[in-house]
Amino acid sequence: MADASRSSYPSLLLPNLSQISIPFLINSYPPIVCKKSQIRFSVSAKSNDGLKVAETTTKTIPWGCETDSLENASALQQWLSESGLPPQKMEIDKVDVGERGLVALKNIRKGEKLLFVPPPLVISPDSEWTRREAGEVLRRNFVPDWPLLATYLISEASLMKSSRWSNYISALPRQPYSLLCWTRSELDMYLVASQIRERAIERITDVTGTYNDLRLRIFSKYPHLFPEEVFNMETFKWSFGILFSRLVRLPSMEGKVALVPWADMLNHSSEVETFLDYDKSSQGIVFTTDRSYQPGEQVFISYGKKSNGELLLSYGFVPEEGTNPNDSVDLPMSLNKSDKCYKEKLQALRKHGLSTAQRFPLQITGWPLELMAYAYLVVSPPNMSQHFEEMAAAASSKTTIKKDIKFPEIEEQALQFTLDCCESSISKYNKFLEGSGSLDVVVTSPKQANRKLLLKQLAIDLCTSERRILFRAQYILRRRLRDMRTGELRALRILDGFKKLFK
Ligand SMILES: C[S@@+](CC[C@H](N)C(=O)[O-])C[C@H]1O[C@@H](n2cnc3c(N)ncnc32)[C@H](O)[C@@H]1O
Repeated sequence: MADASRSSYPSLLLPNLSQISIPFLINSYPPIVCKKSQIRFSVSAKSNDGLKVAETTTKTIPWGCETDSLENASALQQWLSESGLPPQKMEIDKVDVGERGLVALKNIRKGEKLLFVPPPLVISPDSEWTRREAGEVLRRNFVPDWPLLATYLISEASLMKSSRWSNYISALPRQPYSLLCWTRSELDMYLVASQIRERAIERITDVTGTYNDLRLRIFSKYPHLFPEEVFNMETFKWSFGILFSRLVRLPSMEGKVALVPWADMLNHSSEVETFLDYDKSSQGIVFTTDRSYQPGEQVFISYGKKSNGELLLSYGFVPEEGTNPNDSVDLPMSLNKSDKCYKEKLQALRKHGLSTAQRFPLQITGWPLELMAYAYLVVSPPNMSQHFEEMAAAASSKTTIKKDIKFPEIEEQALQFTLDCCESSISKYNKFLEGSGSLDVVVTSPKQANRKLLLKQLAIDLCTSERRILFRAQYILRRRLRDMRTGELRALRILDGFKKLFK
């Protein structure tokens, strides 16, 4: 599965976003009054090292609503049923997990199909544009699905009541909490210890690049269709934030991407595996429950097997500690610049699409074979140069060659190197978590204070769960090294004993 944050698309020929696979699909929400509200906020924050970061951001997103209210839910539900959504066994309500969600109205059995959202109620790259000409310009320029949908959403949102999606758009979150919507200083301050910070920065760079490319190649040539007051960086961040947190890929429609109103009110649980898809027999978007629900219980789907960091990156939440079996933490590793064979090793890595610095995902249950292959390469001495190529190939996730390589003569060094990397990461997490109490921010409104508190809590939850995995890896590595060393010691003692005997 391609990952959006790893794709780079510096130009409009950037089909990358369109290739992102989104394992679950959710999307939009309740309807109603497109009231023009504006959010403006200015932030003045202190960074982790105590330096005052002066940042003043003015953001104006005139669409959507607060997700902690149900202000537009009944209008959305009414519009959907008038537009062809069949009667449902669920309704939108306030929930403990996810603020708003779909809650069972009746007993729901395991194995039951739910939703049946008809295709005309789905937003896809083929949807008709209210401003037809704008859609034609984008299609003529072969704009890929993701930027096309992001532009579509802004175009329809700006039309307010004149868009057929007005009820849906006014029920979308005004401010998605994905990392795309964190400022650079928020990322630097709260996610300094986590590798997710890098992925968030890559994603923001990708989205910014996409917007700039669209502006240069298309929007600036058709200012009457794409005025900058409407199609700007802020509105693109909003629409990409909506796509990252709600767009789904429908496997039975050849992977078509879509926003599925109503279905996108379903929240994620790591305890279920069911996901949205098109059902040919009922000709609607459905999911099949993999557990039963009582009336009043929140119904969940799975957004895919994602780590807590990935859930924060795209969806803006972190599951409770220890509840996500797919959780992982990226461990950064890099070649030593003073290595005598630095050039040869780098060459071998480059040949297999790797670089001097790599990230490998650790899970509570262990780490990938690629990590060990990379560690072997880093610690191997010059007399093992004939194996550099084999090690680099095994370290790449793109090759299919045998990954389970073993070099007993340098295994101890490779494990020690991995342990050092873990411990260096742990110390960063310790520093952040121990200092997080003093991460004070200067805020100018209660709303802003709430936002800061929320982001800080999310960062603390993420770092605690990532550090837990690192602690586990540290324990396993220390034990292996101890066993190895005591084994070696025993062998040395036996050898010594023999020597004495022969003397
Ligand atoms: C597809 S929407 C689901 C509907 C959303 N709750 C709403 O009110 O619009 C995805 C968003 O729901 C929230 N969400 C989903 N699952 C969650 C969970 N397990 N815990 C906390 N928030 C969750 C996150 O804000 C995420 O970005």
